[in-house]
Amino acid sequence: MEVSTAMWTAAIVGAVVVYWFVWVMGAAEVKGKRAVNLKMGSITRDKVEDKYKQYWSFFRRPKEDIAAAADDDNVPAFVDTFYNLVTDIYEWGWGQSFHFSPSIPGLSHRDATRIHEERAADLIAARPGLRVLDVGCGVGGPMRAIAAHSGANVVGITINEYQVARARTHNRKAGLDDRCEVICGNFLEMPFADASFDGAYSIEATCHAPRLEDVYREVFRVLKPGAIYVSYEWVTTALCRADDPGHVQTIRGIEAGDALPGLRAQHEIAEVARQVGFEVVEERDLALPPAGPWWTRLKMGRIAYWRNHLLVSALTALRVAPKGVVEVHEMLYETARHLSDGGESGIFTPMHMILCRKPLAAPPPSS
Ligand SMILES: C=C(CC[C@@H](C)[C@H]1CC[C@H]2C3=CC[C@H]4[C@H](C)[C@@H](O)CC[C@]4(C)[C@H]3CC[C@]12C)C(C)C
Ligand SMILES: C[S@@+](CC[C@H](N)C(=O)[O-])C[C@H]1O[C@@H](n2cnc3c(N)ncnc32)[C@H](O)[C@@H]1O
Repeated sequence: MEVSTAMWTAAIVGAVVVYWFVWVMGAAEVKGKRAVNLKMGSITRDKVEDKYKQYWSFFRRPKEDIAAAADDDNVPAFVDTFYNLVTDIYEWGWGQSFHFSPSIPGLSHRDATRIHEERAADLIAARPGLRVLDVGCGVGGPMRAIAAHSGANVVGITINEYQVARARTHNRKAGLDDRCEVICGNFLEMPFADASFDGAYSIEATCHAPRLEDVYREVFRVLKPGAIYVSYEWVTTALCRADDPGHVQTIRGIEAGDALPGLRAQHEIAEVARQVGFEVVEERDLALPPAGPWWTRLKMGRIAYWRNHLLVSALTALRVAPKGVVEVHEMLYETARHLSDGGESGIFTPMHMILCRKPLAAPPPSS
């Protein structure tokens, strides 16, 4: 073979490999966000590294320190920073629904995710003509599934402006923008009138609230009497022991890498719901058998993580992705390890389901 032919062949093979690596393998899930489009939400490129450092020094502290430093009020701002940092990586590596679901033999992750979301819609009896609230809606994966499945109108609220833009774009593309609305705001002080919703749900979002009662009280306020609320809560289970250093490390790892001011214990949830005035209709950990393990998806394999790590490193070196993305990606990798340890050991569940009703004649909530 002539030298020039060999060089051309090498160049073409190289181009195909790069294309395959970035465009095909780079899309770890089928979701329309590619590695070459990784931004960091509304943070400007030059600030990503600093914002990551600020985030990490805030949430790395034990929850007692966050509360003792009276930093609780800053939590929503740091949660907003967190979602600026991770939203694109989540979409790229996970899809448009930022939550877990029980695995179902023979079904894809996408289908298992949809079924978990539709279950929430069925539990609150969402149907055409009703106005339903999505508390902490992310980029709207659940909102679109629920609107399509139930025919209801869904209003989502998220603290993160970048997610609002992403969610609106996805809603338009899915042809659901006439029934799915997205508002930027704090779910601890929602910009909605009293008794203005026929139902509400939250999927793996209220764990970001420093005090669960603050968000439940707001949901209670905006629901009509008789309306139903379902929440999938992140909690520690009865198996979690404060005197086991391994457990403590896993839970701290989950909190720090997921912008959580402090995980609550499973047994605390219903008490909080009752305290703000709800009747608790049902409570169940959806992760318990016969449900298939939710954490197996996280164990998608070291090869996939390494491929993603190489990709973000290469894109940062080429200045396609902003500096700081590699650190954020590493943090998520570590977080995934803690989450799957928590799932496998049974000390943590991300799907403790609580189903509540606002009584028809609401007694005044205790403060
Ligand atoms: C409910 C919350 C988010 C839950 C999950 C959607 C995310 C928790 C950890 C995330 C991930 C970890 C590892 C990433 C991996 C290193 C990367 O290559 C591709 C994306 C990940 C798989 C990423 C995807 C989303 C998570 C599973 C919290 C925040 C309350
Ligand atoms: C893990 S994501 C889940 C998103 C969505 N429920 C889903 O399953 O795809 C958590 C969501 O809660 C939102 N959130 C956290 N704290 C919030 C707050 N104080 N006010 C409004 N939204 C908040 C985040 O912005 C994010 O959209």
